[in-house]
Amino acid sequence: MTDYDLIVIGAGPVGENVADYATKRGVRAAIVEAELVGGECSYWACMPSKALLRSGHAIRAARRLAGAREAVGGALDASAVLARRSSFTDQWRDDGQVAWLESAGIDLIRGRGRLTGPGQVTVDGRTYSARAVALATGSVPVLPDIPGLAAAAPWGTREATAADHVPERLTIIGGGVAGTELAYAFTSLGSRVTVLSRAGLLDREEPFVGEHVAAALAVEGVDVRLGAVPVRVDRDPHGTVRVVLADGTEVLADELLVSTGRRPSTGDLGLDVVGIDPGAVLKVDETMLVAGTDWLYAAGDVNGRALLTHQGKYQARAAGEVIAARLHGHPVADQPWGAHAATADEVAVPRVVFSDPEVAAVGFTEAQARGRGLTVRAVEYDLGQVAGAKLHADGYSGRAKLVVDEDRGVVVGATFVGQDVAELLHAATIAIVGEVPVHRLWHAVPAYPTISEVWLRLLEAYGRPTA
Ligand SMILES: Cc1cc2nc3c(=O)[nH]c(=O)nc-3n(C[C@H](O)[C@H](O)[C@H](O)COP(=O)(O)OP(=O)(O)OC[C@H]3O[C@@H](n4cnc5c(N)ncnc54)[C@H](O)[C@@H]3O)c2cc1C
Ligand SMILES: NC(=O)c1ccc[n+]([C@@H]2O[C@H](COP(=O)([O-])OP(=O)(O)OC[C@H]3O[C@@H](n4cnc5c(N)ncnc54)[C@H](O)[C@@H]3O)[C@@H](O)[C@H]2O)c1
Repeated sequence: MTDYDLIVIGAGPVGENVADYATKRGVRAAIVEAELVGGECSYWACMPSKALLRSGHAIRAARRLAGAREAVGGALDASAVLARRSSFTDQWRDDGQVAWLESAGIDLIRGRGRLTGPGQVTVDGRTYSARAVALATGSVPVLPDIPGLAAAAPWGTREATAADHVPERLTIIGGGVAGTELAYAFTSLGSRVTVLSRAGLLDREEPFVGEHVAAALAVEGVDVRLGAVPVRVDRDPHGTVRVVLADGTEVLADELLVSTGRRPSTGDLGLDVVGIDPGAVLKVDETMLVAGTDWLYAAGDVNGRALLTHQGKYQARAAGEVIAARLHGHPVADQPWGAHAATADEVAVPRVVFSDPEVAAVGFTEAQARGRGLTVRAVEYDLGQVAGAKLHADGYSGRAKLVVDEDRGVVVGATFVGQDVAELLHAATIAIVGEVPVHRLWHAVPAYPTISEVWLRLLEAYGRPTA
C-alpha cells in the first residue's frame, strides 16, 4: 500500500490540473506546495501583469477615437490600478485556491517536496509514498552575469508585478515578453522607462512584430535601446541605479528590472537520487513521462517545452488522464493527437503578448518553418487597411501573416500584431490543429466589418483556388 496513487510537487496552474484531471478519474492524489497554491501565474506573473496593463490599454483605446478622446483627459490613477492588481492576486493569499483543492478532493501538503526514492517524496522530514509522482515545479528567473548586478538588488518580475509604488525612472534589461509587457505597464503608470534589449524586441517572433511594438513604445515615450549590452551595474547610496553599456553610455534610474528569461526549477528536487541528471533539461515523452522511468512525470515550465500557462495546463490534462489510465490498467492513447499526448506542443503553441499593439502568434514563424525543412509560402497584409480595424481605432496600425505549408496545403503559422488582435488567434490555432486545407478556409466567411476580415485579405494575397 502507498499513501497516495499520485503525488504532485508544485501547486501552480499545471500541478493543480494534473491532480484535478487524475482525481476525476478516481486517483487518490496529494499536492505539495512550498509557497502559495496557485503558483507564479496567479500571484507574480500572468494575473497581476495583465491587471497592471489593462487600464492603460483602455485609456489609449479611448484616446484613439474622436469623441471618446475628449472624455478621457488626465493621467491614470496609479494607486487605483495597483489596488485592482492586488485584488486579482487575492492580496497574495491562497485561501480560495486551497478551498478549491478541498472541494476537488485533493490533499494539500504544505512545504518543499524532494524525491527521496522512486515513488517517494519527502516534505519537512516526513516521507510519503505514491505509485506515480508528477513534477510541476515551474521555473525560476535567470540573472545574467553582469558585474555589480546582483549587488544592486534589482527587481525581478516578482517585485515588478507586486510593486507597491511606481518608480519615477525604471530601466528594464531584457526585451522579451516580460520586459515588453512591463515596459507598457510602468509607462502607463507614469514611470519614465528605458528598455535595454541586446537584440530586437520579441525577436523570436516574425521580424515585423518587434518593429511595430518598438515604434509604439517610442510613441509612449519609452526609450527603447536595441543592441544595448549592459556591462556593469551599480546603485549609489541614494538608491539610484546606473547601468553602463558596452558602448560606454550610461542609463540612470530609480529602479532596475531584470527580465532575461527563466529556466526550469529542477534544483534541490532530489533528481540525482532517482538517477536523473539535475543539471540537464528533463526529457519527457508525449505523455509527460520522464525518460528512463515508469512512475515520474514532468509538466509545465519544469519540462521547458513551452513556458506558458495555457500550454502547461494542456500538458497537465494529458498527464493527469494518462496517469489515471496507466494506474487503472486502461489503454493509453499516446499516438499523435491522441487523448494522452500533448501533440500541439510541437506545432501549435499560441502566444499572446499583451502589449499595445498586441501580438498574437501560433505555430511556426516563416523562418522556423523553413528551418524545419518545410516548403512554405508566406503572405502578409496591412491590418490598417481592413474596414473593421479602421472602425475599431482611428489610425489603426498592424500587420498579419500566414505561413502555408505548400506540400500539404495547410496553414502552419499565423502572426497578428495590432490593437485587440489577441481574440483573433484561436481561429488560427483551430486552422493549424485541424489541418484545415487552405482551399476550405475560403468557405469560412469572416463577418463584416470585423478585424477578422484580415483572413479574407490574407487568402486573397495567397491566391484563390481554381477548382
Ligand atoms: C511576468 C510574467 C508574466 C507571465 N504572463 C503570462 C501570461 O499572460 N500567459 C501565460 O500563458 N503565461 C504567462 N507567464 C508564464 C507563466 O507564469 C508560467 O508558464 C506558468 O506559471 C507555469 O505554470 P507552472 O504550474 O508550471 O509553474 P508555476 O506557476 O511556477 O508553479 C510552480 C509551483 O511549484 C512550487 N514549487 C516549486 N518547487 C517546489 C518544491 N520543491 N516543493 C513544493 N512546491 C514547489 C512553486 O512554489 C510554485 O507555486 C508569465 C510569466 C511571467 C514571469
Ligand atoms: N503574455 C505571456 O504569455 C507572457 C508574459 C510574460 C512572460 N511570459 C513567459 O515567461 C517567460 C519569461 O519571460 P522573459 O521575458 O523573462 O523571457 P524571454 O525569454 O521572453 O526574454 C528574455 C529576453 O532577455 C534577453 N536576454 C537574455 N539574456 C540576456 C543578457 N544576459 N543580457 C541582456 N539580455 C538578455 C533575451 O535576448 C530576450 O530578449 C517567457 O518564457 C515567457 O513565455 C509569458
